[in-house]
Amino acid sequence: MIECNQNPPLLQDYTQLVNQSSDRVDVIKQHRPVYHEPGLEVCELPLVDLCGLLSENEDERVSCASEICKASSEWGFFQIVNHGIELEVLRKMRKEQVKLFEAPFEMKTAPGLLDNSYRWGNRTATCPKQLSWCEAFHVPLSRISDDTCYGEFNSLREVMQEYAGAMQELAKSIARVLVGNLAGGERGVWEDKCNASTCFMRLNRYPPCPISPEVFGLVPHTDSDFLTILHQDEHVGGLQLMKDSKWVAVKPNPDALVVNIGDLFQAWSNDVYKSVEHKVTVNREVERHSIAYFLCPSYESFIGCCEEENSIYRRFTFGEYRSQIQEDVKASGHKVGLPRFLVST
Ligand SMILES: O=C(O)CCC(=O)C(=O)O
Ligand SMILES: [Fe+2]
Repeated sequence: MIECNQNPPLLQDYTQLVNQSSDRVDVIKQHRPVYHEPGLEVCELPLVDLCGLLSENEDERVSCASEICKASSEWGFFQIVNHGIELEVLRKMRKEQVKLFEAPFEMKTAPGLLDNSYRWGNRTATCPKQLSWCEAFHVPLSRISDDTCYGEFNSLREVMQEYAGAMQELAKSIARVLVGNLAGGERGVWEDKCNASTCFMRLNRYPPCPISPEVFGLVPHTDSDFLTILHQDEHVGGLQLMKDSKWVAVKPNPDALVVNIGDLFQAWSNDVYKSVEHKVTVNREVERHSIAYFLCPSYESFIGCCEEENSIYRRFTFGEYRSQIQEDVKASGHKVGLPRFLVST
Protein backbone atom coordinates (compact mmCIF):
# COMPACT_ATOMS: atom_id res chain seq x y z
CA MET A 1 0.00 0.00 0.00
CA ILE A 2 1.30 3.46 -0.80
CA GLU A 3 1.92 5.09 2.54
CA CYS A 4 2.03 8.70 1.34
CA ASN A 5 -1.56 9.08 0.15
CA GLN A 6 -3.18 7.14 2.96
CA ASN A 7 -3.60 9.96 5.48
CA PRO A 8 -6.25 12.66 5.32
CA PRO A 9 -5.00 16.26 4.99
CA LEU A 10 -4.94 16.90 8.73
CA LEU A 11 -1.75 18.94 8.69
CA GLN A 12 -3.21 21.21 6.03
CA ASP A 13 -6.32 21.78 8.17
CA TYR A 14 -4.15 22.43 11.18
CA THR A 15 -2.00 24.99 9.35
CA GLN A 16 -5.11 26.81 8.18
CA LEU A 17 -6.44 26.92 11.73
CA VAL A 18 -3.10 28.19 13.08
CA ASN A 19 -3.02 30.92 10.45
CA GLN A 20 -6.45 32.17 11.34
CA SER A 21 -5.98 31.79 15.08
CA SER A 22 -5.00 34.67 17.37
CA ASP A 23 -2.74 32.42 19.49
CA ARG A 24 -0.57 31.66 16.49
CA VAL A 25 2.84 32.54 18.00
CA ASP A 26 2.18 30.57 21.18
CA VAL A 27 1.10 27.51 19.27
CA ILE A 28 4.21 27.49 17.10
CA LYS A 29 6.57 28.17 20.03
CA GLN A 30 5.21 25.20 21.91
CA HIS A 31 6.67 22.59 19.52
CA ARG A 32 8.81 20.17 21.50
CA PRO A 33 10.44 16.96 20.31
CA VAL A 34 9.27 14.81 23.22
CA TYR A 35 6.34 15.57 25.42
CA HIS A 36 5.29 14.10 28.74
CA GLU A 37 2.29 15.59 30.43
CA PRO A 38 3.64 16.60 33.80
CA GLY A 39 2.05 14.70 36.66
CA LEU A 40 -0.41 12.75 34.51
CA GLU A 41 -1.70 9.80 36.47
CA VAL A 42 -2.13 6.45 34.71
CA CYS A 43 -5.06 4.42 36.02
CA GLU A 44 -6.47 0.97 35.65
CA LEU A 45 -10.23 1.16 35.27
CA PRO A 46 -12.41 -0.88 37.65
CA LEU A 47 -12.34 -4.41 36.24
CA VAL A 48 -15.58 -6.39 36.08
CA ASP A 49 -15.55 -10.11 35.33
CA LEU A 50 -18.85 -10.61 33.50
CA CYS A 51 -18.80 -14.34 34.28
CA GLY A 52 -20.55 -13.31 37.49
CA LEU A 53 -23.68 -12.23 35.63
CA LEU A 54 -24.28 -15.76 34.38
CA SER A 55 -23.42 -17.49 37.63
CA GLU A 56 -25.89 -19.95 39.13
CA ASN A 57 -25.10 -18.47 42.49
CA GLU A 58 -27.35 -15.50 43.20
CA ASP A 59 -24.82 -13.77 45.45
CA GLU A 60 -22.32 -13.79 42.60
CA ARG A 61 -24.85 -12.34 40.18
CA VAL A 62 -25.80 -9.60 42.62
CA SER A 63 -22.19 -8.79 43.40
CA CYS A 64 -21.28 -8.54 39.69
CA ALA A 65 -24.27 -6.27 39.01
CA SER A 66 -23.37 -4.04 41.91
CA GLU A 67 -19.76 -3.70 40.67
CA ILE A 68 -21.14 -2.50 37.32
CA CYS A 69 -23.47 0.01 38.94
CA LYS A 70 -20.85 1.28 41.39
CA ALA A 71 -18.31 1.87 38.61
CA SER A 72 -20.98 3.56 36.49
CA SER A 73 -21.74 6.06 39.19
CA GLU A 74 -18.24 6.60 40.56
CA TRP A 75 -16.19 6.49 37.35
CA GLY A 76 -18.64 6.44 34.45
CA PHE A 77 -16.11 3.95 33.01
CA PHE A 78 -15.12 0.35 33.65
CA GLN A 79 -13.45 -2.52 31.81
CA ILE A 80 -14.90 -5.97 31.29
CA VAL A 81 -13.39 -9.41 30.83
CA ASN A 82 -15.16 -12.70 30.07
CA HIS A 83 -17.64 -10.61 28.11
CA GLY A 84 -18.59 -13.43 25.77
CA ILE A 85 -17.31 -11.86 22.53
CA GLU A 86 -15.00 -14.29 20.84
CA LEU A 87 -11.41 -13.12 20.52
CA GLU A 88 -11.49 -14.22 16.91
CA VAL A 89 -14.30 -11.75 16.16
CA LEU A 90 -12.36 -8.91 17.78
CA ARG A 91 -9.21 -9.88 15.94
CA LYS A 92 -10.92 -10.18 12.53
CA MET A 93 -12.67 -6.84 13.00
CA ARG A 94 -9.40 -5.11 13.89
CA LYS A 95 -7.70 -6.65 10.85
CA GLU A 96 -10.44 -5.37 8.54
CA GLN A 97 -10.31 -1.97 10.20
CA VAL A 98 -6.56 -1.67 9.64
CA LYS A 99 -6.99 -2.72 6.00
CA LEU A 100 -9.73 -0.13 5.49
CA PHE A 101 -7.67 2.73 6.87
CA GLU A 102 -4.54 1.65 4.97
CA ALA A 103 -6.39 2.25 1.71
CA PRO A 104 -5.59 5.42 -0.22
CA PHE A 105 -7.47 8.50 0.91
CA GLU A 106 -9.45 8.60 -2.36
CA MET A 107 -10.80 5.12 -1.72
CA LYS A 108 -11.97 6.00 1.78
CA THR A 109 -13.86 9.01 0.50
CA ALA A 110 -15.43 7.03 -2.37
CA PRO A 111 -19.20 7.68 -2.65
CA GLY A 112 -21.34 5.18 -0.77
CA LEU A 113 -18.60 3.58 1.32
CA LEU A 114 -20.09 2.71 4.74
CA ASP A 115 -22.97 5.07 4.05
CA ASN A 116 -20.64 7.99 3.24
CA SER A 117 -19.60 8.05 6.87
CA TYR A 118 -15.88 8.79 6.45
CA ARG A 119 -14.71 11.93 8.18
CA TRP A 120 -11.47 13.37 9.45
CA GLY A 121 -10.39 16.24 11.65
CA ASN A 122 -13.27 18.38 12.71
CA ARG A 123 -15.23 20.45 10.20
CA THR A 124 -16.45 22.86 12.85
CA ALA A 125 -13.03 23.60 14.41
CA THR A 126 -12.21 27.30 14.63
CA CYS A 127 -8.85 26.93 16.42
CA PRO A 128 -6.14 24.22 16.67
CA LYS A 129 -7.37 22.98 20.06
CA GLN A 130 -10.71 21.99 18.48
CA LEU A 131 -9.11 19.87 15.77
CA SER A 132 -9.24 16.10 16.25
CA TRP A 133 -6.22 14.36 14.72
CA CYS A 134 -8.31 11.41 13.70
CA GLU A 135 -9.97 9.75 10.75
CA ALA A 136 -13.14 7.76 11.32
CA PHE A 137 -16.14 5.99 9.85
CA HIS A 138 -19.24 6.74 11.91
CA VAL A 139 -21.54 4.03 10.65
CA PRO A 140 -25.31 3.80 11.24
CA LEU A 141 -25.97 0.13 11.85
CA SER A 142 -29.22 0.29 9.92
CA ARG A 143 -27.04 0.21 6.79
CA ILE A 144 -24.56 -2.55 7.48
CA SER A 145 -26.35 -5.32 5.64
CA ASP A 146 -26.51 -3.19 2.54
CA ASP A 147 -24.14 -4.41 -0.21
CA THR A 148 -23.72 -0.93 -1.63
CA CYS A 149 -21.93 0.12 1.56
CA TYR A 150 -18.83 -1.93 0.98
CA GLY A 151 -17.47 -0.98 -2.44
CA GLU A 152 -14.19 -2.83 -2.85
CA PHE A 153 -14.06 -3.89 0.81
CA ASN A 154 -16.05 -7.11 0.42
CA SER A 155 -14.53 -8.94 3.35
CA LEU A 156 -15.60 -6.20 5.74
CA ARG A 157 -19.32 -6.90 5.46
CA GLU A 158 -19.52 -10.24 7.21
CA VAL A 159 -17.17 -9.25 10.03
CA MET A 160 -18.93 -5.98 10.58
CA GLN A 161 -22.29 -7.73 10.94
CA GLU A 162 -20.89 -10.36 13.27
CA TYR A 163 -19.16 -7.73 15.42
CA ALA A 164 -22.18 -5.43 15.59
CA GLY A 165 -24.51 -8.31 16.48
CA ALA A 166 -22.27 -9.46 19.31
CA MET A 167 -21.83 -5.90 20.63
CA GLN A 168 -25.59 -5.34 20.53
CA GLU A 169 -26.19 -8.32 22.81
CA LEU A 170 -23.41 -7.33 25.18
CA ALA A 171 -24.49 -3.69 25.37
CA LYS A 172 -28.06 -4.71 26.12
CA SER A 173 -27.04 -7.11 28.86
CA ILE A 174 -25.05 -4.33 30.59
CA ALA A 175 -27.92 -1.87 30.09
CA ARG A 176 -30.34 -4.37 31.63
CA VAL A 177 -28.20 -4.50 34.77
CA LEU A 178 -28.06 -0.71 34.99
CA VAL A 179 -31.83 -0.38 34.50
CA GLY A 180 -32.64 -3.19 36.94
CA ASN A 181 -30.62 -1.46 39.65
CA LEU A 182 -32.83 1.63 39.75
CA ALA A 183 -36.39 1.69 40.95
CA GLY A 184 -38.92 2.65 38.33
CA GLY A 185 -36.93 1.21 35.42
CA GLU A 186 -39.64 0.26 32.93
CA ARG A 187 -37.58 -2.50 31.51
CA GLY A 188 -39.67 -3.82 28.64
CA VAL A 189 -40.51 -0.41 27.22
CA TRP A 190 -36.92 0.71 27.55
CA GLU A 191 -35.55 -2.30 25.71
CA ASP A 192 -37.73 -1.56 22.71
CA LYS A 193 -36.07 1.81 22.23
CA CYS A 194 -32.70 0.41 21.15
CA ASN A 195 -32.32 -2.20 18.48
CA ALA A 196 -29.85 -3.36 15.88
CA SER A 197 -30.79 -0.55 13.50
CA THR A 198 -30.77 2.42 15.89
CA CYS A 199 -27.18 2.01 17.07
CA PHE A 200 -23.89 3.29 15.61
CA MET A 201 -20.36 2.05 15.32
CA ARG A 202 -17.34 4.30 14.96
CA LEU A 203 -14.08 3.01 13.54
CA ASN A 204 -11.28 5.37 14.60
CA ARG A 205 -7.70 5.72 13.44
CA TYR A 206 -5.32 8.24 14.95
CA PRO A 207 -2.40 8.69 12.54
CA PRO A 208 1.04 9.51 13.99
CA CYS A 209 1.03 13.22 14.62
CA PRO A 210 4.12 15.29 13.77
CA ILE A 211 2.88 18.22 15.82
CA SER A 212 1.81 16.30 18.92
CA PRO A 213 0.94 17.46 21.60
CA GLU A 214 -0.60 20.60 20.11
CA VAL A 215 -3.71 18.77 19.00
CA PHE A 216 -5.95 16.09 20.45
CA GLY A 217 -6.67 12.77 18.76
CA LEU A 218 -10.25 13.31 19.85
CA VAL A 219 -11.28 16.52 21.60
CA PRO A 220 -12.75 16.26 25.12
CA HIS A 221 -16.37 15.08 24.87
CA THR A 222 -19.07 12.96 26.44
CA ASP A 223 -20.86 10.34 24.36
CA SER A 224 -24.44 11.15 23.31
CA ASP A 225 -25.80 7.61 23.76
CA PHE A 226 -26.91 5.23 26.54
CA LEU A 227 -23.57 3.48 26.75
CA THR A 228 -20.49 2.79 24.67
CA ILE A 229 -18.39 -0.34 24.36
CA LEU A 230 -14.89 0.48 23.26
CA HIS A 231 -12.42 -1.93 21.77
CA GLN A 232 -9.38 0.23 22.19
CA ASP A 233 -5.92 -0.36 20.78
CA GLU A 234 -4.38 -3.37 22.54
CA HIS A 235 -1.08 -1.62 23.17
CA VAL A 236 -1.06 2.04 22.19
CA GLY A 237 -2.59 4.16 24.92
CA GLY A 238 -4.10 7.60 24.46
CA LEU A 239 -7.51 7.49 26.12
CA GLN A 240 -7.89 9.85 29.09
CA LEU A 241 -10.87 10.55 31.28
CA MET A 242 -11.90 13.04 33.94
CA LYS A 243 -11.68 11.62 37.44
CA ASP A 244 -12.12 13.88 40.46
CA SER A 245 -11.66 16.97 38.23
CA LYS A 246 -8.32 15.71 36.85
CA TRP A 247 -7.38 14.03 33.59
CA VAL A 248 -6.12 10.48 34.08
CA ALA A 249 -4.73 8.19 31.38
CA VAL A 250 -6.29 4.76 30.90
CA LYS A 251 -3.81 1.91 30.81
CA PRO A 252 -4.63 -0.36 27.84
CA ASN A 253 -5.61 -3.89 28.82
CA PRO A 254 -5.42 -6.21 25.79
CA ASP A 255 -7.85 -8.69 27.40
CA ALA A 256 -10.58 -6.22 28.22
CA LEU A 257 -13.20 -4.06 26.56
CA VAL A 258 -13.93 -0.62 27.98
CA VAL A 259 -17.50 0.44 28.80
CA ASN A 260 -18.57 4.01 29.41
CA ILE A 261 -21.85 5.62 30.34
CA GLY A 262 -23.29 8.11 27.85
CA ASP A 263 -25.49 11.20 28.35
CA LEU A 264 -28.77 9.32 27.91
CA PHE A 265 -28.13 6.98 30.82
CA GLN A 266 -27.07 9.91 32.95
CA ALA A 267 -30.40 11.62 32.16
CA TRP A 268 -32.47 8.48 32.59
CA SER A 269 -30.82 7.68 35.95
CA ASN A 270 -31.25 11.26 37.19
CA ASP A 271 -27.47 11.70 37.46
CA VAL A 272 -26.83 8.44 39.33
CA TYR A 273 -24.74 7.09 36.45
CA LYS A 274 -22.16 9.55 35.12
CA SER A 275 -21.43 10.41 31.52
CA VAL A 276 -17.82 11.40 32.00
CA GLU A 277 -15.73 13.63 29.77
CA HIS A 278 -12.96 11.82 27.91
CA LYS A 279 -10.45 12.59 25.18
CA VAL A 280 -7.71 10.92 23.15
CA THR A 281 -4.14 12.14 22.83
CA VAL A 282 -1.92 11.30 19.88
CA ASN A 283 1.76 10.58 19.60
CA ARG A 284 4.42 11.27 17.02
CA GLU A 285 5.60 7.76 16.31
CA VAL A 286 2.74 5.29 16.17
CA GLU A 287 -0.80 5.15 14.93
CA ARG A 288 -3.66 3.99 17.15
CA HIS A 289 -6.94 2.24 16.33
CA SER A 290 -10.16 1.89 18.28
CA ILE A 291 -13.76 0.85 17.65
CA ALA A 292 -16.68 2.28 19.58
CA TYR A 293 -20.14 0.71 19.67
CA PHE A 294 -22.80 3.24 20.67
CA LEU A 295 -26.07 1.96 22.18
CA CYS A 296 -28.60 4.49 20.91
CA PRO A 297 -32.41 4.59 20.71
CA SER A 298 -34.42 5.64 17.66
CA TYR A 299 -34.67 9.40 17.09
CA GLU A 300 -38.31 9.55 18.16
CA SER A 301 -37.72 7.75 21.48
CA PHE A 302 -38.39 9.73 24.63
CA ILE A 303 -35.63 9.75 27.21
CA GLY A 304 -37.67 10.11 30.37
CA CYS A 305 -36.21 9.79 33.83
CA CYS A 306 -36.62 6.64 35.93
CA GLU A 307 -37.88 8.84 38.79
CA GLU A 308 -40.95 10.49 37.37
CA GLU A 309 -41.04 13.05 40.15
CA ASN A 310 -37.89 14.97 41.06
CA SER A 311 -36.44 14.58 37.61
CA ILE A 312 -33.48 16.89 37.00
CA TYR A 313 -33.98 16.82 33.25
CA ARG A 314 -37.06 17.43 31.21
CA ARG A 315 -38.28 14.72 28.87
CA PHE A 316 -36.75 14.91 25.41
CA THR A 317 -36.45 12.74 22.37
CA PHE A 318 -33.11 11.48 21.14
CA GLY A 319 -33.77 13.37 17.91
CA GLU A 320 -34.20 16.63 19.85
CA TYR A 321 -31.01 15.93 21.75
CA ARG A 322 -28.99 15.37 18.58
CA SER A 323 -30.41 18.48 16.88
CA GLN A 324 -29.57 20.64 19.90
CA ILE A 325 -25.99 19.36 19.87
CA GLN A 326 -25.63 20.11 16.18
CA GLU A 327 -27.04 23.59 16.66
CA ASP A 328 -24.68 24.34 19.57
CA VAL A 329 -21.63 22.99 17.77
CA LYS A 330 -22.45 25.10 14.73
CA ALA A 331 -22.89 28.24 16.81
CA SER A 332 -19.98 27.90 19.24
CA GLY A 333 -17.81 24.95 18.22
CA HIS A 334 -18.87 23.13 21.43
CA LYS A 335 -21.45 20.57 22.47
CA VAL A 336 -23.38 21.74 25.53
CA GLY A 337 -25.25 18.46 26.01
CA LEU A 338 -27.33 17.66 29.09
CA PRO A 339 -27.24 21.10 30.80
CA ARG A 340 -29.51 22.29 27.96
CA PHE A 341 -32.21 19.92 29.17
CA LEU A 342 -32.24 20.74 32.88
CA VAL A 343 -35.77 21.29 34.21
CA SER A 344 -34.76 24.61 35.74
CA THR A 345 -33.60 26.21 32.45
O1 LIG B 1 -10.39 5.99 20.75
C1 LIG B 1 -10.75 5.98 21.91
O2 LIG B 1 -10.09 5.42 22.80
C2 LIG B 1 -12.01 6.68 22.34
C3 LIG B 1 -12.99 6.91 21.23
C4 LIG B 1 -14.19 7.71 21.67
O3 LIG B 1 -14.23 8.27 22.72
C5 LIG B 1 -15.34 7.85 20.74
O4 LIG B 1 -15.27 7.36 19.58
O5 LIG B 1 -16.35 8.45 21.16
FE1 LIG C 1 -16.23 8.94 23.21
